[in-house]
Amino acid sequence: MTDWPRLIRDIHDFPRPGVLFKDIMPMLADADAFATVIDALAAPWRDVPIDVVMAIESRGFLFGAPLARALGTGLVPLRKPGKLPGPVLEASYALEYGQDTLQVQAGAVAPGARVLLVDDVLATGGTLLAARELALQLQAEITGASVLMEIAALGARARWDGTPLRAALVV
Ligand SMILES: O=P(O)(O)OC[C@H]1O[C@H](OP(=O)(O)OP(=O)(O)O)[C@H](O)[C@@H]1O
Ligand SMILES: Nc1ncnc2[nH]cnc12
Repeated sequence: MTDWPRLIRDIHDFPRPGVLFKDIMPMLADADAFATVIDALAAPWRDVPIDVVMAIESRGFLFGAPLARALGTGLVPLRKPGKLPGPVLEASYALEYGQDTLQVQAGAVAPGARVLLVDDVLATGGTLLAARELALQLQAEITGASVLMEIAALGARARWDGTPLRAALVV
C-alpha cells in the first residue's frame, strides 16, 4: 500500500503568514496514493445507509465525487457564492485563514435524506459546521462526515455535533 501521507507537503506561511498549509496536490498526482485514499475514505461507510454525499467546494469535490461513486450515492456540491442557479440556501463562516459563504440549491435533497459531508482538510471546523448547517436547512439527516486530514491542534472535533466524524489521517 502506498505511503500516501508522505506525499502531503507542509508549506509555511501560505496563504497567510503564520499558517502551516497542508498541500495535498502531490498526493493527488500519484495514482496509487489517490486510489488508496479513496478506499480509505470509503471503508468506514461501506455498510452505512447513505443517500447523498455533500462535498464542499473546491478541494472537497476532489474526494466527494469519487467517494460518492465508491459508495453508490448521489452527489450534492456545496458551492461558493454565485456559482449555483437559485434559489439557494446559504451559510457564512470563518475558516483558519479567512471568511467565506457556502450555498446549496433549495430542494437539493429530500427532507430526511441521509447525508455524508465530505471535505479534504478539517482545520478549525468552521467550513464543516457551515456544511452541516446547510444540510440541516435542507432538513437532511446527517449520517456523519469524512475528511482526508484532520489538523487536531485546531480543535474542530470539540465543535462537532457527535455524529461520526472520520479522518483518514490525523496530524
Ligand atoms: O476547518 P476550516 O478552518 O474551516 O478549514 C478547512 C477548509 O479550508 C479549505 O478550504 P478553502 O476555503 O481554502 O477552499 P478550497 O477548497 O477552494 O481551496 C479546505 O478545503 C476546507 O474546506
Ligand atoms: N492548514 C491548512 N492546510 C490546508 N488546507 C487548509 N484549510 C484550512 N486550513 C488549512
